[in-house]
Amino acid sequence: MDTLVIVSSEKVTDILDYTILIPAIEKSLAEFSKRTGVIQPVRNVVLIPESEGFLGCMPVYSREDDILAAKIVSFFPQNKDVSTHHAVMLIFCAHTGIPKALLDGDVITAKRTAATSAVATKYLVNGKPDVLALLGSGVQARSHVAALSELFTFKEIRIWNHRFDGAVKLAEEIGLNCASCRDVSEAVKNADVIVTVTSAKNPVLRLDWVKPGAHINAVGACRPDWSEIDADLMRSAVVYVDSREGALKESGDIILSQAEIYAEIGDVILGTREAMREKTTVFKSLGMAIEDGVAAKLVIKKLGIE
Ligand SMILES: NC(=O)C1=CN([C@@H]2O[C@H](COP(=O)(O)OP(=O)(O)OC[C@H]3O[C@@H](n4cnc5c(N)ncnc54)[C@H](O)[C@@H]3O)[C@@H](O)[C@H]2O)C=CC1
Ligand SMILES: O=C([O-])C1=[NH+]CCC1
Repeated sequence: MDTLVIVSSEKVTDILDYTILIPAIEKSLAEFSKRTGVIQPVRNVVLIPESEGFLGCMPVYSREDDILAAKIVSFFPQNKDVSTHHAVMLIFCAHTGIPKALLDGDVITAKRTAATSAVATKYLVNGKPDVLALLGSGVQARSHVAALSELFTFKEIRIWNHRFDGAVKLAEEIGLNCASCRDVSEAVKNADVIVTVTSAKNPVLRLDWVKPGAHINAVGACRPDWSEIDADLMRSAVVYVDSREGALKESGDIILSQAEIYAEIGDVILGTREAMREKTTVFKSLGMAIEDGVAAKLVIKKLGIE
């Protein structure tokens, strides 16, 4: 085996700037929905009953981008003093199958997920958004503020968390235009963009609280029996997903509510499905290996690993 280069989280953080990541993710979402050059089976998951967590294996091949990669990600929702998600990424030569690099996957997961939501918001938000509401105050809440702020200037950011101190801490980190809220209804009132990034298994966001025409990035609840968004809201919104196949297998928000999937976000980018900006829209994100592969490829290219 050639020397396998190991790339630390610090290096990944330095290189993966949203200015390069967001356009790369946008292109990859479109490429995925063409159904011609990307081979990506739905995540294979081993459940760990004791921790209510899982280990997920996410391989991908992209002819267009010359990517052969796999992420392995663990999710231990009960972790308290360490992160709930941990991941490693392996990149192989797409022509010989030789492993080239092993990258820390934590930062990749945080940033590519937020970049994907930023792309979905760019296509689905109704006009210029002033108010952003975040439900959850963990890793993804932080990366979503950063990625969305790359594309939009929010006059107000509101944070709710099921443990109020988490919301207060994040609001202090963000600063001036940011407030912590004790109730979800207060946080999302008149919000133009809502991001749900919790480990909740039952809905935290309800139809009555959401402004008609708002855009929601529903990022948590990645198990078929978990949901973050109430069924009435799912059924009354226009629902977009990253992968139709993934959503039908993994998303409790979709499976339990029996909401209709209108399109993949890649279809909207390709122009084959409409962006219904004036309606209430939900982008249901489960996370795709192609997003990880594209992010990892940006890192190894910059490091000169070919
Ligand atoms: N769609 C995608 O591509 C990805 C989705 N995720 C999902 O996004 C969500 C957030 O991930 P991270 O920020 O990394 O996790 P985290 O552990 O850093 O943050 C989780 C947040 O949820 C809150 N929370 C925990 N239990 C809760 C409950 N029962 N009700 C309401 N809130 C609760 C915590 O206080 C914390 O603010 C998770 O569901 C995770 O699986 C994570 C990575 C990628
Ligand atoms: O795509 C991803 O890496 C994940 N989605 C849900 C948990 C981790």
